Amino acid sequence: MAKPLRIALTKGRLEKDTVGLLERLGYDCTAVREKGRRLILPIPDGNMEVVLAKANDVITYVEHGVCDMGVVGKDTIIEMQGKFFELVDLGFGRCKFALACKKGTDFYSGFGVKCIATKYPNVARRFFESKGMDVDIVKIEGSVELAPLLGLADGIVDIVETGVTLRENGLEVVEDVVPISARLIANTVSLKLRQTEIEALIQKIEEALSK
Ligand SMILES: Nc1ncnc2c1ncn2[C@@H]1O[C@H](COP(=O)(O)OP(=O)(O)OP(=O)(O)O)[C@@H](O)[C@H]1O
Ligand SMILES: O=P(O)(O)OC[C@H]1O[C@H](OP(=O)(O)OP(=O)(O)O)[C@H](O)[C@@H]1O
Repeated sequence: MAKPLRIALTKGRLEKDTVGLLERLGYDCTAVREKGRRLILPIPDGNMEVVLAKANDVITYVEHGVCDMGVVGKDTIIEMQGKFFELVDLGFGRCKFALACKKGTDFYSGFGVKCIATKYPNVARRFFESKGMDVDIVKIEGSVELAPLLGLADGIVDIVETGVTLRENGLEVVEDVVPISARLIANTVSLKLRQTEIEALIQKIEEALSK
C-alpha cells in the first residue's frame, strides 16, 4: 500500500471542525479524538495520517513537503504567504481581520504617524501600504487588544470573530480588512505525485460542503 497521505491540521480552534469534516467524509477519526498527547494520528481507513501543529508550522511542513496537505486559516496564509497550493475554502473557522481602535476615537484624525499593534505585521503593513499610509508596526504575541488600552498603539489589526473581545475592552472596528476561513492547502510536488488521491479527497470534500 502507498504511504499514508499526511495532512497537517491546525490544532486549537480549527481542530474540531476539521475532524468533523473528515468524519462526514466517512473516515474513522477515533485515533484523533482519543489522541492524548500524541501528535501524529493515523486514519487507517483513508490511508491518511493527521499531524497536529501550530498554524504557522502547518504551512512550514506543507511547504517543505514533509506533509502533503494542510488545513490552515486564511489569516496564516496571508501573513506567511509561501509556495503551496490553496485548494478549497472549507467554510469553517470564519472570522475577519479588522482595524480597531478605542471606542469614540477618530483613528484617521491628526497628522502624526500612527502606531499599530498586531500579531500579523505583514497583513497590517500591506493594509496600510494599500492606503498609501505610513505607520509604525509593533509585533504583539497575544491579547493584542491591550496595546491601545495601555497607550502603546493607536490601533490594532487583529482577528475579530464575535466582536466580544473588542466590546468588552472598549474598542471598536474602524474598518474590515479581509474575511477569513479555513483552507485546504497542498504541497506543490505532492499535488503532482499524488494527484489522483488528492483530487479524490477534494471531490469528496466539495460534495460534503455542498450538502
Ligand atoms: N476568534 C478567533 N481568534 C483567532 N483565530 C480564530 C478565531 N476564530 C477562528 N479563528 C481561526 O482559527 C485559527 C487557529 O486559531 P487558534 O486561536 O486556535 O490558534 P492561534 O491563532 O495560533 O493561537 P494560539 O497562539 O493561542 O494557539 C486562526 O488562525 C483563525 O484562522
Ligand atoms: O471577536 P472574538 O470572538 O472576541 O474573537 C477575537 C479574539 O480571539 C483571538 O484571540 P485569542 O482568543 O486567540 O487569544 P490571543 O489574543 O491571546 O491570541 C483574537 O486575537 C481576538 O482577541
